[in-house]
Amino acid sequence: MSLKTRLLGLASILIILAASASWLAYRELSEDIIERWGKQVTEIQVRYDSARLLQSLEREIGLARQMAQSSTLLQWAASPDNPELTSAAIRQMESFRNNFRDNSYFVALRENGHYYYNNSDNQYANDQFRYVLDPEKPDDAWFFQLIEEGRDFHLNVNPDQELGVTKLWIDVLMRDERNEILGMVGTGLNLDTFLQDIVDIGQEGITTLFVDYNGAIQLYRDRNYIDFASIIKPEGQKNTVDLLFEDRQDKQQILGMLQMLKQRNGEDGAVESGFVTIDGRKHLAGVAFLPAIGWFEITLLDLNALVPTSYLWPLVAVFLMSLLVSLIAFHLIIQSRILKPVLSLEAAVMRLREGRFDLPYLPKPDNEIGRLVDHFEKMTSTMRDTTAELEHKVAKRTEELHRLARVDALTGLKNRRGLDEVIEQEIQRAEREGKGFGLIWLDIDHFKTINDTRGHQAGDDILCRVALWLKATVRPYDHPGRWGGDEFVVLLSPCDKDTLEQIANRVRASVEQESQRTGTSVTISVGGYFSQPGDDMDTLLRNADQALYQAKRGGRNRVCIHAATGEETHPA
Ligand SMILES: Nc1nc2c(ncn2[C@@H]2O[C@H](COP(=O)(O)OP(=O)(O)OP(=O)(O)O)[C@@H](O)[C@H]2O)c(=O)[nH]1
Repeated sequence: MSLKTRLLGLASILIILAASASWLAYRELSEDIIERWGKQVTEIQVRYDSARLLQSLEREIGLARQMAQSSTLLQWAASPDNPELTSAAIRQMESFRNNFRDNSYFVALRENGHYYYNNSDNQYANDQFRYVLDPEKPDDAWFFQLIEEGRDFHLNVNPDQELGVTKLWIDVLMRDERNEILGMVGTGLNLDTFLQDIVDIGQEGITTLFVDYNGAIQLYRDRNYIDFASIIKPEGQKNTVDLLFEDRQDKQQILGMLQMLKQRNGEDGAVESGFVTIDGRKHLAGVAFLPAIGWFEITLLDLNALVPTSYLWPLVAVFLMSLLVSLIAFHLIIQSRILKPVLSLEAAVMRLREGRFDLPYLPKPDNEIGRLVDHFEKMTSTMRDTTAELEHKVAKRTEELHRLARVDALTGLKNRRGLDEVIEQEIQRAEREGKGFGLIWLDIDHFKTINDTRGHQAGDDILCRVALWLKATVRPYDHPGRWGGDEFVVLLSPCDKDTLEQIANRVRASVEQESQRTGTSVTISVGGYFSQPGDDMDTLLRNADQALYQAKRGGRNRVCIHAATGEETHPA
């Protein structure tokens, strides 16, 4: 796997891990914020709903209390059979009817169980006595129950079968000066209107309900849950608030909250809240106790409806975009600061391995890799210089060896190999151009005697001097050389037969004269040959050697030129 793939893979894993951790942290944080916010909203909503209910009921309750304390009604309740008192009482009731919001009232007397009622349509004008309450009838049990309990004030949602109405009843006990219960008065508020005004407030995600002291549901948008006539139902058969929850813990929690608030006994503004699940959706439940009416107000906030998770999608999109941008930025930085320089460096190292010192452009980021590239360039430059210097030295040494291999160590003239090469080149040139060249072969006369009489060193000295004179006598572009022992060969080019003879004679005369001047007289015998077309090396050398032989035979210290084909060698 390449470094690039690994780095990108590692970066992706790290970014995904960091993103997941951030996402979880964000979720926790946002949930915490939503919870705190929800709790505050719940408390505000609970107080608001409570205030709306109380505001709506306060006047009616006050009027009902006034009615219960009406002396006219109290007198009548004590003597219900008195026709005058009855007439006065009915007038009094009717005046209260006009004041009640629902324009209805009821009065029930303990003495005879008579139940009086009239409504907004004044349907029972002159017929306010509706029926007699029967302790044996379940529908009338509420009356006897409340009297037995001696509760001065009570709210009750109850259908009145006789009257064919379902209302939120405000019940207030009538007591005489001895605190004896004489009966009960009150009014009924149309349940549907009341539910619409107080409970069905149409706020998305907010549910309001009211439960009585025992947790029985009194006001709720779904009438099926309302615990009608709960006063007469035994414990366990009531529609209590826990019915709204499926989870056992939620049921216990909500009942626990009611219990807590009961213990605090309506402490001013006390609100309990907690999370519950309804229809699989998370809700925040807020509960407050309303001591004025002995009920609890419960507000349920659907957090998903109030703060839909779709609100979070822009955040998620921004988060994902940032991730993507981070990944691309990381890729670009890694690419330009690490991968590209490293790959270029690798390519340069491969070139160097192949012996190519011409480095391409190498990017140098301002980091460790940049410094490594810099060191590499300097190292390559040093290697290039050292190699060039070494190659130069080797070339020079090779050239020197080449030269030495073709030079006679004693005289400094060309040796036999050097002569071979120039003669071979000259043969080819002659063939190409059709022009001949001259070859002189000379040998020192009686050189053995010189060696024998004066010593080998003196012999060497003479060889050196002859070489010097030879070189001085021939032209700069001729090639004098030592063939071996006391024999020398000179290649003359360009040359013709006359020039060959002239130079051969000049060489011989020069050696004789120069040697005499040094006091050690030596002579040489010279053989000359002018090349013919088609001559090879052997022919050339053999003919020159024959001419030298002739010169030796002719008495030495002379020049003989080998004649062309068919001619004799002749002294020059
Ligand atoms: N001092 C010295 N002597 C050499 C060298 N090479 C060969 N000789 C001697 O040169 C002599 C050559 O003799 P030759 O050419 O055969 O005979 P010569 O005495 O010169 O007689 P001719 O050539 O017939 O006149 C031999 O005695 C060799 O030992 C050398 O490098 N230095």
